[in-house]
Amino acid sequence: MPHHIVILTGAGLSAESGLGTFRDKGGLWETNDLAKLATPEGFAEDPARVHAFYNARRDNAARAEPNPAHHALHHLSAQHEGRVTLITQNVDALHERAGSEDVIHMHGALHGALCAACEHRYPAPPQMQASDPCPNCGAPRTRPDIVWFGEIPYQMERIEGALLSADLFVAIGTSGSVYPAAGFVQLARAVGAQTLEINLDPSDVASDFDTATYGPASETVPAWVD
Ligand SMILES: CC(C)NC(=O)[C@H](Cc1c[nH]c2ccccc12)NC(=O)[C@H](CCCC/N=C(/NCCC(=O)O)S[C@H]1O[C@H](COP(=O)(O)OP(=O)(O)OC[C@H]2O[C@@H](n3cnc4c(N)ncnc43)[C@H](O)[C@@H]2O)[C@@H](O)[C@H]1O)NC(=O)OCc1ccccc1
Repeated sequence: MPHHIVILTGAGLSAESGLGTFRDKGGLWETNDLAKLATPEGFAEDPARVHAFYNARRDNAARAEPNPAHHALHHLSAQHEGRVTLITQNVDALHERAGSEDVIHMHGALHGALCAACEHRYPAPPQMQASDPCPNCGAPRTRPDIVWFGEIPYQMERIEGALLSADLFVAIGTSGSVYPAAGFVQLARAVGAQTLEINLDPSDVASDFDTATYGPASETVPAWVD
């Protein structure tokens, strides 16, 4: 049993909970303009449009339920107290709703709000408006606490520390198309960790992994954990 397992999850893990992925057929970036909705420039240009996009996703995520893959990963962490680091690119709270604690949300979370003026963070109301005053400084410049393209992901030092001490790195339900997340497998390999990809089909970085399991996460992840 590897001493330290580092797991990275992506939108594919929440697909069977009814939350769309980004790049699959009918995915979010197929039907929405990423540059207008997930960049600081898009927010500066039209904050109301961006809030409408994230308000709808916050509403969907609130009504979604964790699936067997989320529960299996919680089970794995509980079985191996302190030896599993769970990093997610997902902004939903389905890992936590399945019982997982201390999940590293490297791209932020829908249930968080951030003041662009004073950097105060607070729980996001279900429906955010561009005119909402910051509860700390009063400035009407609050945004979803989400990492957009061109912005530095959260907790990168902690993530790099975990990757450099990994014995096994597992990527689940991610296309490997966005950096720095897509480069984590290389970092783990560089320190001699075993690497496993669990996905519906081969990702953009499939060749970087030692082994792979393909199929729906709700089946493959419980099978891998057991
Ligand atoms: C488009 C891409 C080329 N661009 C980037 O990577 C950019 C620029 C860049 C940086 N370095 C580079 C190097 C080369 C090229 C470009 C770059 N990166 C950045 O801007 C990042 C910030 C990127 C974050 C953007 N925010 C997101 N999300 C939050 C928003 C929101 O949610 O609205 S990214 C978003 O897309 C990413 C990919 O999505 P996935 O989760 O993988 O989903 P996807 O739909 O793509 O794939 C789903 C997969 O699941 C599978 N699947 C589907 N159903 C199932 C199923 N049922 N079961 C199992 N698997 C399934 C499918 O087969 C598929 O493979 C995720 O990270 C996700 O969070 N910032 C940064 O680099 O800062 C500097 C830096 C770097 C290092 C250290 C310090 C500073």
